[in-house]
Amino acid sequence: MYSRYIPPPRDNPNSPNADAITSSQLSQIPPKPQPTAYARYVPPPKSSQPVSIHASPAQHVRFDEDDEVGREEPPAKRLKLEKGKAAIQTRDGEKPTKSKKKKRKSIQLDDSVDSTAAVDGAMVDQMDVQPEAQEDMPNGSEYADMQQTSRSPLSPAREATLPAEKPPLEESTKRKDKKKKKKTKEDRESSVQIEDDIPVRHKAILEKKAKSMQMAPDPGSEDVVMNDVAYKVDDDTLQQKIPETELHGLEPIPQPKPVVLDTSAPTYETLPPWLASPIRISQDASVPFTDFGLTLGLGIAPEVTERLASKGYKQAFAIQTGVIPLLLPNYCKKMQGDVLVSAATGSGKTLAYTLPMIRDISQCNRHTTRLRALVVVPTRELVKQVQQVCEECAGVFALDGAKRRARIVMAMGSQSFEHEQASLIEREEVYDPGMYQQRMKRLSRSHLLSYDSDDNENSDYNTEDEEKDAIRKREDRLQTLPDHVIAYKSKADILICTPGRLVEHIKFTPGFSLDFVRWLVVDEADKLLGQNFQQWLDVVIPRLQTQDRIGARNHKQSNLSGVRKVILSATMTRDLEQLGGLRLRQPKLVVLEGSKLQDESGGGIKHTEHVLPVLLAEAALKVSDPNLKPLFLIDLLRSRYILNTAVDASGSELDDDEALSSGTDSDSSDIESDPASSKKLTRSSKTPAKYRDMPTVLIFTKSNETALRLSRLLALLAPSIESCIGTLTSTMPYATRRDTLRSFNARKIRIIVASDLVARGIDLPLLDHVVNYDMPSSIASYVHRVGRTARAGRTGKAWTLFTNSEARWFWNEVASENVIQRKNPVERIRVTEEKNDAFNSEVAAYEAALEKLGQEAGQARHR
Ligand SMILES: Nc1ncnc2c1ncn2[C@@H]1O[C@H](COP(=O)(O)OP(=O)(O)OP(=O)(O)O)[C@@H](O)[C@H]1O
Repeated sequence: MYSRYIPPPRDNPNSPNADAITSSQLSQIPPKPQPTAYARYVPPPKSSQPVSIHASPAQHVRFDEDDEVGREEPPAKRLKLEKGKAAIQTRDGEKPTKSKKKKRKSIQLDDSVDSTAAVDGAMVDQMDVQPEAQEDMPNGSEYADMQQTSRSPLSPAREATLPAEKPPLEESTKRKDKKKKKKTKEDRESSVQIEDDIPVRHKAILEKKAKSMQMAPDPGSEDVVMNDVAYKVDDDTLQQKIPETELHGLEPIPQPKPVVLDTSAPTYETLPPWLASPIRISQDASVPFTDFGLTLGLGIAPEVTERLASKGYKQAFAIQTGVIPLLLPNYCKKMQGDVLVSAATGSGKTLAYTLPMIRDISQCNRHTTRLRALVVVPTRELVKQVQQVCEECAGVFALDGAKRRARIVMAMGSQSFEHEQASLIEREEVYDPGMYQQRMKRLSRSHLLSYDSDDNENSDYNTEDEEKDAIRKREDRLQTLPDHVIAYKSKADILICTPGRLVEHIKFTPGFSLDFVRWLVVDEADKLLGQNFQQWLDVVIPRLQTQDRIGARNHKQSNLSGVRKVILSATMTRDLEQLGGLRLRQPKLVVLEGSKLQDESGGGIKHTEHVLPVLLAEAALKVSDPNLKPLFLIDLLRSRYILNTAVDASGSELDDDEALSSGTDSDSSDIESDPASSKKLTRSSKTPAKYRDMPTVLIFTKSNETALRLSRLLALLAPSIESCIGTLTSTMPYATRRDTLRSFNARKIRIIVASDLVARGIDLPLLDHVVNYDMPSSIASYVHRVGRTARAGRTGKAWTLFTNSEARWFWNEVASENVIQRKNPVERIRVTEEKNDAFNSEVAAYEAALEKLGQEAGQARHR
């Protein structure tokens, strides 16, 4: 690799131009800008023959007689030039050696004809071999001649090559005069002879010139042409000359050492190792519960396993095989850290944490109840569901009363706050005269006497101390027996709650303390961490960091002390900022692998953030006219895709109308009102036996309002199925929602129209179909919605209606296998599109139903 070449000053007599340019031809050459930084580099010759940089280029130069540049020179100069040319030509193209040069010198003395030319030639040679030619230095007169010769445009360069030493002045002046006389005489004679010799000598040159003019111009001659001097050179000469010029003093510029390329694959990982390289559990893993525990006594006892099997939990599911051993106690010195779980919907995450947690709490002193575990979930429905699983496990570990049964309490706002307080905390009066006196002193303070508890009941406190102070003030005002004070006892070992309600109890429930808590479970963590209801993390976590009571947070059968945190979701966040709020200790992430997808690039297994249940089938259908969307939905419900399983008792398939007809003549009472809803449930329970096998469908809408409207619209459009339809929104009373879910699980109602209230966590084991009537707001939302079906190893189907504007996002993101890992791709069905015309007959009925809906809404507003 070469950079551009910076030529030195033109002091090289070997330069092809050197001799030529000494002529006045150079007066024609426009002054060439002195290269200041770079000159062009010409690579070395391709010729395999080594080219000597000492070879005199002048030997090969053929001067043209007709050269106009030469003719313009003054006669004296021209004569000198001619002499020089002649002398060069006489050397016959050989490189002069030292001995030759000496010889030539002596010849010069004898042969006066060629003396001037010889001086020039010798000088050229001297310059050529300058470093070793000190002994060949010219005498005084030669030196003068050289100076004269060097007064050409190239003279500065030539002078630069001359030796610094000069002969003494007197001697040289004498010699000069002598020589001058001699030289003048010789010049006169030689000029006559040269003129005679010219035609003969130039004959060969002229012939070659004529020949060369017929040949194609050699690309190598470019440099010569570029100098604007019309040199006529033969091919061989040019081949040698050009490299000679450019090779002068040229050395490759030192280059930095080549960089050794790092061939290792780059890693763009910014996550900590525990998050970047989780513990991966295969879908196929399944073991008996008895296999857990490093040694006997630390795992799940055989009698417990038997009871679990009787409840339907025969073997541990895959995710349970990964999580339960991490949460069971062991005596190893290494501290057991917190556990994060990311596993598909319906994979059994609830049992994965409830079993080890309740096992631990069941080992506690059977006469002391302390709040030892907090389970935080986002909705009331989930609170209830987790409570049921916990109760099952508590019963299993109680071993029919042989051991202590863990006490489980819920706090979710479905009951009054006082009612919840009473279920959480037991208050009793204890004899304690010392504490009683202190209480009286506090009461006697004036500000406390004027304290009105009602005014400050719900005020917010900035610090924990302010909160405690406010609670104590309220306690002090309570009436007690003399010398008695109030003491509080926890009624719960495990509290299952929503975050908002938990914060309220921390702030306003006297005696409610987290001092003994040693388990914190956060289910549906991405939602709870993302929304941070009432800043619950900021309130709860600091209270779990304290170690005020010695040994309060010690784990049985383990060296562990402190709060064990278990964080779960089907769409677990990898956001370190969110997770940071949990103040995790030595965490481990356990991930349930999806169906194995080959990575296109490396052939390895592709890991995506979200995984769907293996037995879930997905399909999508386009709504070509969004105004008629309810008709598209009804069409889907009636289609063979959903109702093909509607088989009557005799086994014959029902036709669509029959299938959608409930056979009841219930009037459409408002589903929102709790009593009406209860009545409706009673009526819907009268669904004829022939609809027993009608599939169950959960329809998701984008909002509470849409769910209510759609539910009513479906009932108006198909009155016969009204009793089969339930509605679930967060605006409905909890009791109504609970009853609806119960009826659905009992298959008394078959269709639920719901908002995202039940999109997460709700376990509906008998659900056959999920329909996304409205597009979910996010990919995570889609995963949770469709995950209500195909749970615990069952099959299920999910349908998504998409409009033109939603198609792109749906197919590029939701249906992409790079985003959500699924076994089979999303199928596109065209039920509705095939029947576009068929809607014409239904549009009138649809418009009538909409009008009715409007009237009902108006009436509801006036009420
Ligand atoms: N070992 C087991 N054997 C049999 N059934 C089980 C087992 N573990 C869990 N199940 C059942 O699997 C179903 C789904 O469990 P669970 O609700 O815990 O799922 P999940 O992973 O929490 O789902 P989601 O992410 O939707 O909340 C439940 O009906 C549960 O009873």
